[in-house]
Order: sequence, then structure tokens, then C-alpha cells
Amino acid sequence: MRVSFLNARVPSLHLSWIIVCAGGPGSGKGTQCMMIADAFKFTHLSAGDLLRKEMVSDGENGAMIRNSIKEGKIVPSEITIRLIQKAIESSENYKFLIDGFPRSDENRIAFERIVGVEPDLVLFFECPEEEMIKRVLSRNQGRIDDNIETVKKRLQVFHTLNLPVVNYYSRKGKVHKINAVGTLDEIFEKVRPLFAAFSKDGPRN
Ligand SMILES: Nc1ncnc2c1ncn2[C@@H]1O[C@H](COP(=O)(O)OP(=O)(O)O)[C@@H](O)[C@H]1O
Ligand SMILES: Nc1ccn([C@H]2C[C@H](O)[C@@H](COP(=O)(O)OP(=O)(O)O)O2)c(=O)n1
Ligand SMILES: [Mg+2]
Repeated sequence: MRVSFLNARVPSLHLSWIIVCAGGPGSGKGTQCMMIADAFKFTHLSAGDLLRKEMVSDGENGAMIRNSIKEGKIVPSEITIRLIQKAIESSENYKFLIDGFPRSDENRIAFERIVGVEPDLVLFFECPEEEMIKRVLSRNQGRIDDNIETVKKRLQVFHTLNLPVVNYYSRKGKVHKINAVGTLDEIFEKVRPLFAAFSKDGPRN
């Protein structure tokens, strides 16, 4: 177990690789992250999955998280960061793939302030809007936000809040764009070469 670091800048996280996965709803982030995590031994942390788990727990924020997700809005950063930190803390790994976070400049700035690290690489899955809508509406996971009304709101949030984060990291030379149209394997073959640099286990130098 790592040394506890909630609400503190943690030296051990500075020894980890952090890769962020961005893209609109249905662009295939979760699917590719699972394939990457499996092939390259990354710990996959989906911000949406962590929030959905918290939503159904007895925690005090459950109702608020449910409402935000239903409305396609971004949950306050402190809540999401706390869940991500807890997941990192309980891991022995030094390689993290964070899926769907940061999703706004507010998310990003709070993460930098609280955790004190920046991603090493940002994968950005580019997908046409009609394709994203089609995929979300046929996802079939019983999610309260996979309906046309909420998807439209999420696409709006993607343009106004998510893309500025991608643009910020792009200016820092950290973004790698991937065309997200194709079969799962075709997309994974575009992702694979980027991970050659992260194939070693253990702490980074
Ligand atoms: N390349 C692809 N082509 C077609 N369908 C896909 C592709 N990648 C993922 N999907 C499907 O589209 C839906 C959304 O994918 P998901 O990985 O959950 O996206 P995201 O996490 O970006 O919302 C899922 O039902 C998934 O099985
Ligand atoms: N950083 C984040 C990530 C997700 N959320 C909320 C708001 C999002 O619409 C939902 C669902 O996110 P999720 O990443 O699971 O959605 P997609 O995989 O892109 O379809 O969770 C958030 O508030 N903050
Ligand atoms: Mg997802």
C-alpha cells in the first residue's frame, strides 16, 4: 500500500506514468483503455465508472452525482479527484490510464493543485458526432445518460468544456490524436506504438 496522500502532493505519484484518455461520449475511450490496460499493464481509472459507483453507494454525494450525470454536467472536481486519488492509493501500480478526466479546465487545474502532477501523454479519440451518438444509443449498459436528450447535452459540454483541456495539452505538445473510426483492433494498432515507451513496470526514473 502506498503512503496516504489525500489532499497532499505525493512524491510517489511523481514516480508514476499518467496517461489521460480524452474524447467525446461514445468515441471509444473506455473500450480502448481496457485493451491498453490489458496489453501494457496499466491501471485503468474511468472517472465515469468511479462516479457511477459512488452514485449508488450510500455516500452523501450520491443524489448530486446522479443529477449531474443525468443532466450531462461535470461533477465538482474535488469529488472526482478524491475518487481517483483513492483508486491510485489502493494500487501497487506505477502506470495509470485515466479515462474521462480532466474533462474541464476546472478539473485540470484542481487536479494539478491537489495532486501536483501533469499527464505524460493525452490520447484524444476523434470521432464524428453522428458516430458517437449512434454508439452511445446502442451501448446498452443501462446508463441513465445514454439517451438522446442527455447525449445532446454531453456533446455540448464536450465542445465547451472538454475541448479546451485538449487544446491546453496540445499547446504543451502532449496530445496524440487518434481517428476513432474503425474496428477495435484497427484503432488499437494506432494506439499500440505510443505505449512502447511505457512497457517497463515499476517506478519511473
Ligand atoms: N471502434 C468502435 N467501433 C464501433 N463501436 C465501438 C467502437 N469502440 C467502442 N464501440 C462501442 O461504442 C460504445 C461506446 O464505447 P465506449 O468505449 O464506452 O466509449 P466512451 O467511453 O468514449 O464513451 C460501446 O457500446 C462500445 O462497445
Ligand atoms: N471528469 C468527469 C468525468 C465524468 N463525469 C460525469 C459527467 C459525464 O457525462 C458522466 C459520464 O462520464 P463517462 O466518462 O463515463 O462517459 P463516456 O464514457 O464519455 O460516455 O460522468 C464528470 O462529472 N466528471
Ligand atoms: Mg466511457
